[in-house]
Parts: sequence; structure tokens; C-alpha cells
Amino acid sequence: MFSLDRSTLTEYLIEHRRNNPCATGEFNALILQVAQACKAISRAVAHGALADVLGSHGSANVQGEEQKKLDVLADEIFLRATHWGGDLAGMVSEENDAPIPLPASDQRGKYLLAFDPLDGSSNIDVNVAVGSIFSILRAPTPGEDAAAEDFLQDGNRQVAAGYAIYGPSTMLVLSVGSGVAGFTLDPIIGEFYLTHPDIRVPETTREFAINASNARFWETPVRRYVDECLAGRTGPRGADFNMRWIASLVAETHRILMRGGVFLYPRDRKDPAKPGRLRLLYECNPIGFLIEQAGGRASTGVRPVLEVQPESLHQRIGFVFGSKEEVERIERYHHEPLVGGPQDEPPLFHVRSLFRDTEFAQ
Ligand SMILES: O=P(O)(O)OC[C@H]1O[C@](O)(COP(=O)(O)O)[C@@H](O)[C@@H]1O
Ligand SMILES: [Mg+2]
Ligand SMILES: [Mg+2]
Repeated sequence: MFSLDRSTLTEYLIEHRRNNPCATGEFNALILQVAQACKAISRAVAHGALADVLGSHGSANVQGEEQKKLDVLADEIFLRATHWGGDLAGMVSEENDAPIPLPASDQRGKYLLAFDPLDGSSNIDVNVAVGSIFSILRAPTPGEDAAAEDFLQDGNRQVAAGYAIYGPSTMLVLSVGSGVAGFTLDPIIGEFYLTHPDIRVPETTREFAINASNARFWETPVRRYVDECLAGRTGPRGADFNMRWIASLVAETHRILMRGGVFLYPRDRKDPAKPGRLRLLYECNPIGFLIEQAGGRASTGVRPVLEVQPESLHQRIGFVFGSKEEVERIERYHHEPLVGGPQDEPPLFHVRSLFRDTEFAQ
């Protein structure tokens, strides 16, 4: 009805390819396969209980987390949509321990795909927006099966990244390295149409997002930042702040891309085995790429997240992103001496501690 006046995702990609005379079309084919997977997942999400896709699958993923039926289904859909085209040399998913084997008969391509097939799983059963996240890298040895180490590339080396959000409408938000564009799915025609051509994150904001139930595990710079926001116009910021927490990274990212804001899932002391909640390859790098491409800032809390050299496929890390001024302020707090004096932090977290100098120096 309204859709036909707009560019389709395919037309957008063809236009992009015109600017890259060496492009063979493999990249566009891969993006369209990912978009196809997102359409299929969108359909499953929309049918919910009618398609018997709610609830637990009764299994755990590689990280010991309970898998929902939709986690498993979305993983299979991604795999089936993308593995046969010959454009990939390898793929990894949040739900799988090691790189997923590609069909023996197919040729190997020049790209690597990393994805979180269903993000925000805890929201599925309560009918709140969920999403899928993907990251595309170049294969170091095109034409050959990729090894796990091949995926350990810093986020600045991503060729493209994006997410689909399954909300009141389904959208695909994509960066192929020249800004960020948003496409809305017309579910009847089955096509993504360009509806948000040049998404920019507003530089300033008065809205923050953090899971406050972790407050007792936060480090001082994060506590300071949140306390100052909560103090509102009577505090050092001199302005009232609003707070949101959806527990779906894709939905939080979408809000920040649309109207600004800052998101924090910082590293904390909750579980020493998990330095941060979110996963570098499947969540932080692709979202970080989109945010930076949209003029925002993406950080570990201390330094740009896209500069971090990954050490393992399922590595977790602190993640702070959104409106530039706020993220820079949070980074500054991490670099300043402790406000409340050394008694404020256990020794492990002192500015000059071993902890800061190693992992936190990231
Ligand atoms: O439950 P918490 O601690 O608030 O964590 C919420 C975070 O966990 C996630 O749901 C993790 O993603 P998965 O659903 O893919 O495991 C993020 O989307 C979200 O930001
Ligand atoms: Mg996720
Ligand atoms: Mg997931």
C-alpha cells in the first residue's frame, strides 16, 4: 500500500555495490540471506503460542544458559538460510560451542558470519520485543574452512553489522560501513523497505539504561555516574534523567538509535568468572559498529569496544554505548582517581590495581 514508493533492501544493496566496482555480489547475497532468516524468525515470533514456540527447550547452551524453544529455532533458521550460498567460509553462533560446520559439498566463500540468533530471550514468554544480531567479517583465508581463531578479529574490522527487531513492526537495521539505515518489513509483501535512511544518535541525552539490581556489584565510576543521574536537577548534573530497562539489547539499541540515550552493562563484581554480561563477538561488536556508524560511541567503559582484540569466541565484556557525551563522561570517570577515596573500593578495584592494569586497561 505505502511500501511501493520506497527502495527495497535489495535496491539499497545494489546501490551500495555500484560504489564498490570490485564487488562480486557475494556480500549482497549474504545480507539478503540474513534478511531472509530474520523474516522467518519474525514470523515465528509473531505466531507465538499458535506456533508452539514459547517456553523452554529443556536444554542449555554452551554457556550453561537455559535455551528457549525460540533460541533453538532461530539458530536453525539462521543456519539454514545462510550456510548453502557459498559466500561463507565459516559461521559462529552464541548458541554453539565451536564454528558451525558448512555443508561438505559447497564451495567456501570469503566472509565470516557471527550471530546471536535470538537476543532478549527472557522477554519471549512475556511478549516483549526481541531481536537477532549479526556481524560480518572477512575470512583470512577465503575459499577454505575458517578456524575458530579466524573469528577473533577486532570490531573495527567488521565489513557489516546489523540487527532485526521483532517489535510492533519488524525492522532490519544495517550498516555496510557507510552510515546506518533502517528497513521496515511489510509482512504481507514479505519485503524490507527503506524507512529510516540515515540514522544518527543524538549527541546529548537525559535517558540512561542499566539493570539496577546489580548496583551492589558495580565499580565506583559506574555508581558515581548513576548516582549523579538519579540526583537529577539537585545534583551535579543539574538536570533530571529518565531511566529504562527492557532486558533486550536489541530493543535498547533501537531506542537509543531512534531518540538517544546511554546503555550500561558494565563489568562488575557479580561473578569473577564473567567479566561483563554481554558477548563481544555476537553482541558488543555488531551493536558497537552500528552505534559508531550512527555517530554515537561504544566503549568497554574504559576504551572503544571496537579496538578490543577478542581472545575467545564466547568472551564477555563490559559494554557502555549511546550518546557520545555521556559515554565519554563514563570513560572519564573510569580514568579519574576514585572520588570517595581508596576505602571506597576493595583492593582488587583500585585505580592502580592489577585488575585495572590488565583487563580493565582494555
Ligand atoms: O537479565 P539481565 O541481566 O537484565 O540481562 C539483559 C541482557 O541479556 C540479554 O538478554 C542477553 O542476550 P540473550 O537473550 O541473547 O542471551 C541482552 O539482550 C540484555 O541486554
Ligand atoms: Mg543476546
Ligand atoms: Mg541470544
